[in-house]
Amino acid sequence: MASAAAAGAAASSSSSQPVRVVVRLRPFLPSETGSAAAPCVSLIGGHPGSEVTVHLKEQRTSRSECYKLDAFFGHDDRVRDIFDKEVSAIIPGVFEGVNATVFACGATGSGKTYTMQGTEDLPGIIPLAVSTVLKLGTGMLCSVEISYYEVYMGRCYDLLEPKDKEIMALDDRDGNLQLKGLAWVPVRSMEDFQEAYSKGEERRNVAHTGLNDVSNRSHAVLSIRVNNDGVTGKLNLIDLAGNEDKTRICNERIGSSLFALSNVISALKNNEQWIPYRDSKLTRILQDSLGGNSRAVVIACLNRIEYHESLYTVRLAGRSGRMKQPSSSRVSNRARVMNHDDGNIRKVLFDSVVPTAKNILRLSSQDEVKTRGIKKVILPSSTPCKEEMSELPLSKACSPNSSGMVIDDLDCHASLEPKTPMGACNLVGTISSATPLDKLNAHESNLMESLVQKYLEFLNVASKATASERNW
Ligand SMILES: Nc1ncnc2c1ncn2[C@@H]1O[C@H](COP(=O)(O)OP(=O)(O)OP(=O)(O)O)[C@@H](O)[C@H]1O
Repeated sequence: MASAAAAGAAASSSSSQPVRVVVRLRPFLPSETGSAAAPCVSLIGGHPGSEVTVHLKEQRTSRSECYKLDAFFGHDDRVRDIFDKEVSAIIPGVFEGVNATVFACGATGSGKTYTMQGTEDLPGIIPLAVSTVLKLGTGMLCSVEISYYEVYMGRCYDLLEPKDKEIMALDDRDGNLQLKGLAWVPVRSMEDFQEAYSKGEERRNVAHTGLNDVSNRSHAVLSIRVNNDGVTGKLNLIDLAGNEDKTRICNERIGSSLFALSNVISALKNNEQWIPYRDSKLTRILQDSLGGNSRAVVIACLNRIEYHESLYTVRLAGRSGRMKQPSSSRVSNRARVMNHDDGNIRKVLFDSVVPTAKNILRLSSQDEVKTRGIKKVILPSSTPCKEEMSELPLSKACSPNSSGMVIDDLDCHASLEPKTPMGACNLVGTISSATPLDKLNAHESNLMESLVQKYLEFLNVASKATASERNW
């Protein structure tokens, strides 16, 4: 225990934050170096140890947005740097029973797997974490085991010990979901780990052969479980499914689980009382490792030449990050500008992502509604949870309420925007050069905003009511 405690004392301030969201840029690949596309992501400002402001700009249209996140790792930074600054500090806690999770999220090809697995010469977060755990455990009365599984379409599959069927996820006495029958393989050395992990990887690849890009759409979870003299802690290292820009590639199920995860991360970051764990299989499985005294690090991986995908990833990962207007950017005529607060514009909605009232709110008394080709099922009056929940399409999983209200995959954009307080002041009204179109847009936006606000309030109340009903 002594070595773990010492390392814990040396932990940086990053370990004291329950959830950190950091950005990682992937360098250009040889095939991209000749590309004329300019990088769309940059860092503006930021001091060591404090928040950073990440600026995303679409060169073609000059659209730009800024997000505040916890740290920024550029294309020259190595995975080792991320590990040293963000991950190593949380490992000693695992020896004291504090669970932790590291996620890599991003679009396909943004470098998630590279970040988590690395290469033989440049190990990624997973091998670095295992080797740190093994080093810390040396000389201690502890055991280290790993499990490796993937979550695909709301189902879990063991990658270390092949089984005919999916792994059942069942509630335990504390209300945590346990994966029944999941293999845990003892690991005493890096050789043990490499042997088990590479077999798991092989199985993953074989299982996916011919299955049309499954690896991009499944979440791969490597868990390290440490039992230290009777105290058990877990470190989950997760390569999430590719979160493609939903306006371009519509994948209900992935969108649903990533959106549910994003909701949980956002709620934890904002210290909210109600954490919506039950909205997806992944968040249910991770419930004992997210929240409470657990630690989480979200690594948002970005490909700098993909503006829409980068924007989508940052929005999903960093929803609690306040948006500011960059000093250098102008307010476009196409932008709806809202909520001016002490010189900071809190929210800028652009045409392409402005949700309409029609696609945010859909109330119906029918059992099924069909919109834009996506079949929706109205939620029953008591929200299904546990395993059934993960089998639901996004329309259900996204919307834990008891009213029969539905929201579809594309509609989730509305909720990806930061919440805007009531009584938002109309900035356009204060700009003397505002055109009639600006004014009309602002009016429409205010109307929209209050609809969104009402809807969010309703969802919060309904979710809490459903939760308290469940608790009874
Ligand atoms: N930091 C990096 N340095 C060098 N090459 C990188 C880096 N990050 C990613 N790459 C390369 O970029 C390509 C895509 O990376 P990777 O496979 O990790 O993406 P991904 O986000 O996991 O994609 P998918 O969702 O399809 O699994 C790979 O060829 C990888 O080797």
